[in-house]
Amino acid sequence: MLSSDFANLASEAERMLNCGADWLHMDIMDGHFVPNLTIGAPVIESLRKHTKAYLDCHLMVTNPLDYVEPLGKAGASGFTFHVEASRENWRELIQRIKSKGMRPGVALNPGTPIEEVYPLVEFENPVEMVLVLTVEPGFGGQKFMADMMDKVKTLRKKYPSLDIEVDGGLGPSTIDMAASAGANCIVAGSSVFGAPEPSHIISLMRRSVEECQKNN
Ligand SMILES: O=C(CO)[C@H](O)[C@H](O)COP(=O)(O)O
Repeated sequence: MLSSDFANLASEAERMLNCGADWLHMDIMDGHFVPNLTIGAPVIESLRKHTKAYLDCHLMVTNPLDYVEPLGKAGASGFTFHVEASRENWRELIQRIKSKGMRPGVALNPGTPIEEVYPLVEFENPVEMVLVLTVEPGFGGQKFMADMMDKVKTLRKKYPSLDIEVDGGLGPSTIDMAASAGANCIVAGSSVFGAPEPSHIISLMRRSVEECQKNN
């Protein structure tokens, strides 16, 4: 939704769901962890009044723990925090996210080694999704970093049933790389919002993921 018209968020959300999107990906940026400032719990709460859709919240914030309670109350569905922002408290974070009825995920920046997320996936109370950033976080419309696909391949090999989300620069020219590496949750902003027929882009990307899943 980062590429949507924020002044018309509810209708933009409805438009994307009507075009075939499964989830609404909500980029929460604090202007500190990343050099951009977007939305927070009040906007999630407002949007929740207009949709029952899965709100996949990606927290690009320095103190994710501070957001658990407000986002849980606001009606967030998924809560994906950054491994770089939770080195001291990820166990508590996961527990608190689940206690508020949200699904925990962990994200990692392009420069962070994939090994850093293994303990969170293998923990007795694990995260349920890993988000591999394929751009530097902060802004939509950047170029897909194909070299991040090694991380996706490694994760898919190690955890066959894990949800692996890719985020940044996904569209018709990059989806096959992500899908064949093993990604099954695709975040796409500018390629979808910038298309004359967003539904075509969404179904093309869905087909690519389904084909790769069938062949593996
Ligand atoms: O998390 C993000 C940036 O931090 C965005 O979700 C991501 O970049 C998607 O936008 P686009 O598809 O335009 O690259």
